[in-house]
Amino acid sequence: MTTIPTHGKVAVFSAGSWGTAFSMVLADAGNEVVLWARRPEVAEAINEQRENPDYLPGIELPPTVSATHDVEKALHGADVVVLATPSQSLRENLTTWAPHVEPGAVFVSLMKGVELGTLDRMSEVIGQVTGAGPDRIAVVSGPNLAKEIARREPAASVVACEDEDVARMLQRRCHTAAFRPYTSVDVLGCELGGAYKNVVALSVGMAVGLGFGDNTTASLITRGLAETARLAMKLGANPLTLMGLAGLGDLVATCSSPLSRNRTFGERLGQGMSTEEIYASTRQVAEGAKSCSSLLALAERTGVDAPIAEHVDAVVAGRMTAQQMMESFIARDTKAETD
Ligand SMILES: NC(=O)C1=CN([C@@H]2O[C@H](COP(=O)(O)OP(=O)(O)OC[C@H]3O[C@@H](n4cnc5c(N)ncnc54)[C@H](O)[C@@H]3O)[C@@H](O)[C@H]2O)C=CC1
Ligand SMILES: O=C(CO)COP(=O)(O)O
Repeated sequence: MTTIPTHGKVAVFSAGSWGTAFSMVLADAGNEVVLWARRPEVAEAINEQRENPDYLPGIELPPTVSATHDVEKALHGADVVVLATPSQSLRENLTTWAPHVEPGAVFVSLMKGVELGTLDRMSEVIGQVTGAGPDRIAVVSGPNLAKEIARREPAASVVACEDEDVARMLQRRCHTAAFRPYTSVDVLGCELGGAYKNVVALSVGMAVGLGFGDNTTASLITRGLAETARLAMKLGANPLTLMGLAGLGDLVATCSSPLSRNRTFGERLGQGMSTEEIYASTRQVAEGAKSCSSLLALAERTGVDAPIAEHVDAVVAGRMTAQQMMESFIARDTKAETD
């Protein structure tokens, strides 16, 4: 069994919104945190100004968070390695980081996407690249908008690992006065819940951008949950995971919040901007804009109906407008709610 102590050094890759906010959680829980930044100037700013001016301006970082651009330095002595890059770049990045990871270290994925092409979940990518077994791979997922977590607003989340003892140890490593983690052994359910809610949030954003109200958004959220559960359960997830924090909880937070990058991306599509125009206007990742395609392919491969992923993918790819998407949803063949 993998054993990790209750406190220690954690390496976090990388210093975007969620990597930085989760570093604060880890530091508040008593860990020494080293945050790896892709750009040396971001590491320097964090160490000198005690804040991440690019991603979380105005938020003071705890003294036990330091930053570096040096991979070896970040990983030296770390028994937990937290991964928070955009999903589509994880494989390439981790391939260069893996040789420097301490033997036996546990990986924690904070990412909410599915790899294009392979259709692999992030835990699967981590296992393939590092050779770590399921007892060394965990995910943290829940209604955790980075800015609110960084402001230490109360929130709950799920720490999932197939080895429940490891999930419990990680739970202790990130439990603070404001952040309450629950354990789970359903890694697949948590990951699919996290990735799918981004696609649903894109559709909700489109509805908002088109000027529609709460009936439309509630309908999309509810049918989005049904679609997520249909795929996740067919692949072996526990249905209760989808009703929990990493499913319904995250779906509600992301679809309701103007802080969500995915909802905002959808809103802009609904207002008539093209995907290219939106990409040009922001540096922050909206995972659903890529994962709509991989989740649709996963649903097709699994033989599951996925109309929201299918329509969102069509709008993101420019094959359909947001207005046409809404009309098409309503015009689809009618059926029983539970089918
Ligand atoms: N922001 C949030 O509230 C939450 C985000 N997440 C998930 O966490 C993951 C990371 O998201 P954020 O930190 O929000 O994104 P972000 O856009 O704020 O930051 C992304 C980070 O990755 C780095 N990066 C970008 N492209 C890269 C590349 N090609 N190679 C290596 N590093 C690269 C950036 O420099 C930046 O440090 C995503 O999967 C997201 O869905 C999960 C929960 C909450
Ligand atoms: O995953 C999130 C909240 O749990 C953040 O959502 P966005 O990536 O859409 O901002």
